[in-house]
Amino acid sequence: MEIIFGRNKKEHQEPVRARVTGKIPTWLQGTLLRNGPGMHTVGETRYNHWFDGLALLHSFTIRDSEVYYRSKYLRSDTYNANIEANRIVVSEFGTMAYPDPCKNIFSKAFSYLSHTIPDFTDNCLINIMKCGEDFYATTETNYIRKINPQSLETLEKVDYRKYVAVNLATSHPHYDAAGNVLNMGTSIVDKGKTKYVIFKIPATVPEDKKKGKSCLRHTEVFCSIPSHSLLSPSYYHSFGITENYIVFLEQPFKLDILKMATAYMRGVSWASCMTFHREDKTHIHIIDQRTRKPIGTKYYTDPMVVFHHVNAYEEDGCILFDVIAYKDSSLYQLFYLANLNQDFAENSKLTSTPTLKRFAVPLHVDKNAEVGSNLIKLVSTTATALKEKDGQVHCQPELLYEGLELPRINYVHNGKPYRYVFAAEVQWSPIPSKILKYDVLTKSSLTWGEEHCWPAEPLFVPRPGAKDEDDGIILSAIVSTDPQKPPFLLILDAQSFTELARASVEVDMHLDLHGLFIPDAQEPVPAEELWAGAHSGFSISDTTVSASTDEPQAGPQSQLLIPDRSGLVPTEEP
Ligand SMILES: CC1=C(/C=C/C(C)=C/C=C/C(C)=C/C=O)C(C)(C)CCC1
Ligand SMILES: [Fe+2]
Repeated sequence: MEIIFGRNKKEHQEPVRARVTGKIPTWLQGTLLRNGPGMHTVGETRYNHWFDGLALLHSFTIRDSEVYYRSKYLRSDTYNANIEANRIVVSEFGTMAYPDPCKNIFSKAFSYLSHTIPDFTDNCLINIMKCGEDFYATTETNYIRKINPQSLETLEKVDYRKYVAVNLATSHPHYDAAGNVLNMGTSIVDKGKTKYVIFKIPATVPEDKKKGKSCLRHTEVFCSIPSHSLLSPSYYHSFGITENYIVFLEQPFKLDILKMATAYMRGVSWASCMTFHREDKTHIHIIDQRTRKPIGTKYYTDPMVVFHHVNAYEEDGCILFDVIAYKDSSLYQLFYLANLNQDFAENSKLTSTPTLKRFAVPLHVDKNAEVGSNLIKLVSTTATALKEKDGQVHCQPELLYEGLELPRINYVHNGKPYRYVFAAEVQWSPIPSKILKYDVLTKSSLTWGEEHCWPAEPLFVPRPGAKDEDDGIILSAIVSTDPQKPPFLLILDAQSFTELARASVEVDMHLDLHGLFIPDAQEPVPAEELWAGAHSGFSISDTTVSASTDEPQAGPQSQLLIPDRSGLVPTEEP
């Protein structure tokens, strides 16, 4: 396990041509771009938690049945400061860092005070977000980093707070059909209030405002929900959306703001300021997108911890939403690097299994319905919603599948009725060993697995013109613990879940977290022409990545506008 988690990974900035076996569908042209932690020690110092690792971006470019791999560390301010100091100097989720070890007592005290309201890290290691034609590496703080999706170069540092009052924001935004982004963040004790803010980043900028073209400048607050508590807002990692509603779970896994304010002084990490309150409820907030207001009814369910929403949709006056739920917050505990060692099998037994659960929420509560009656009349689910005497509604889920994480769906079905969940199967530990296709209708499943292979989140790419929900392929980057077996990009037929092809690369690949697929433009440039450097060929290349007026322009950004010769000649061939 040390090979997978503990060891720092080398970056491969120049494209490495993969050895392809099997047949890649000819329609599959584009770039799989992913993010995750790749460096866990700097000099003599080491991070405590896997989620602390420095962000390593990697990509697989699929062009005319060939695959090219690259990887590059995100040159965040955090990365640069650490490398320069040759030790960890910026705090992360599970590691509190002290930049000035030789300061005297007075300057130390000053430093403590200035850390009461900390400046969070820009080590954006969790996901990639698309805003208009721009791509950003994301984490859960107020910072995101613009990146060049082709060269993986790091561009501007963006502070969400410049556009919307949030101190934290999720790494799992939603996109509508036009590409507009809907995301959520938490505004902590701002003007005496703590609230959850839902905001929208438009995909396009009005013609007359094109001068400073960054979409983020046009971010607008969609709606905000007051937190139940001023000093202990809920932690959340994602949220759900249907055609007309937004689903937000205010769960009893909370951030303690007072603990956070004193964490630096007490020498403890941010993670230690998060507590699961097993005596509290999970509040279910349903926001009507048309009125931009939460529905008045108070819905709740039993205490639980959810990181990933799978999907949500409307059916006969109800909202159905599917999540991966835990009984407690033990998942975060397991990812301490000290647990991911030789005794991993013993240490990593899940005390709470990630379970796919379906909740049903009645949009209208019949005033005449009897107290204690089930308000859900759907035949499609056994989930219930019981009316209580004070008018609250207690929702109890239907258990669909035990032992899965990192869920993905065919995103065309996001917010709509759907059948298939693609996920990593996690039967006995939080580390996936198989990938899974689960059919929520028939409740049957298919899996893919191979000895010594550790798959990443499986990503679904629809076949152009597809009608069936599962007509497409699954992409997953697989790392292996067998030194004889190089890592590879696995390409499965999403219908049968059988292997179509694999592209092996002799590189040091990390286990990643999340990412996206950037399809090439409709009529891709022929490969010979492309690799000869005539065109950049990426869909983003013909849509200028703008020079915005208020953001510093990093040099490499303009490279997108000219053919990127540097990236076109593969350096190694296994
Ligand atoms: C740095 C930092 C944070 C980072 C959280 C991270 C990095 C969470 C990663 C979660 C993942 C990867 C979950 C997977 O299911 C907080 C706690 C938001 C707030 C304080 C500062
Ligand atoms: Fe996630």
